[in-house]
Amino acid sequence: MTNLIELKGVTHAYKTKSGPFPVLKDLNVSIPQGAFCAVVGPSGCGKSTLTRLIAGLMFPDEGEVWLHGELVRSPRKTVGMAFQNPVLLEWRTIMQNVILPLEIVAPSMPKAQKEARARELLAMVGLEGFENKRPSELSGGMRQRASLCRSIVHKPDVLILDEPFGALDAFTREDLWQTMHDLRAKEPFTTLLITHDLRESVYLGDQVVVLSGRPATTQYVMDIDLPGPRPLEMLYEKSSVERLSVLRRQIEIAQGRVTEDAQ
Ligand SMILES: Nc1ncnc2c1ncn2[C@@H]1O[C@H](COP(=O)(O)OP(=O)(O)OP(=O)(O)O)[C@@H](O)[C@H]1O
Repeated sequence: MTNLIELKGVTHAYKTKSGPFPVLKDLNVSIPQGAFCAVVGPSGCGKSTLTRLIAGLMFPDEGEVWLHGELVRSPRKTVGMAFQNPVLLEWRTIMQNVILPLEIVAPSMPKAQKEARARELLAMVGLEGFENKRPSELSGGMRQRASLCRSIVHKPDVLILDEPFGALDAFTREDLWQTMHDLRAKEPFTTLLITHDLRESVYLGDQVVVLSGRPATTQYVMDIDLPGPRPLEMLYEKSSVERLSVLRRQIEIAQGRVTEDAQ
């Protein structure tokens, strides 16, 4: 399988008043076309920085970021993004919010076609009938569903999710995990998910990358070779519990709480 996203030896430091602030160090990540990669790591290790480099919003000091076989040198229109805060525009309806990326990426597409595409996605995530509501009329989980629709409406090659489920209650979060599996079954995007939730990474990921503490490098990669959509019950099966235990230990190593050889 070809890699859609490839980071090779990426090193980056922010320029601050007190000098360079190293965040990423010789980071290597390969994500195959169509795969779902979950990235976990200690708080502040550089996960969001990684997403900005892939989206072409900034560029590494050293190393290379490749997308679709092209070196990333400018912001990429073929990337969709969703964040913990859904940032929907209150002066637009849900429909108008969802079609926003199409207005930028495909301005000549007829309005009816843009709306048909948005309507199709809103129906897939259970928001049929809410097209003309304002964001404040929806619950937090519904807003995040609308935000997911907006992030994929223009059929991006890459979907970057920076903790989109982090602020939701446990039941709504699990609902959205299942929605993600449903969307993936219908829309063939490659996903990079940043999360602090190891269960989420195991439930959704084909691959889980554990980053070390800052400056972050690739500490551990776990492949999860299970077909989707996955039932939530799989999280309680022995194989998942074992995976979670391995990841938990890797995070503790990344945080410097235990060493690699400690029992
Ligand atoms: N523009 C910036 N200028 C200087 N330092 C920055 C900038 N953006 C982020 N940082 C610092 O870089 C480090 C990595 O930030 P980043 O947001 O990538 O981490 P993260 O792993 O996503 O964090 P969290 O898990 O807490 O969301 C942090 O220490 C942060 O304070």
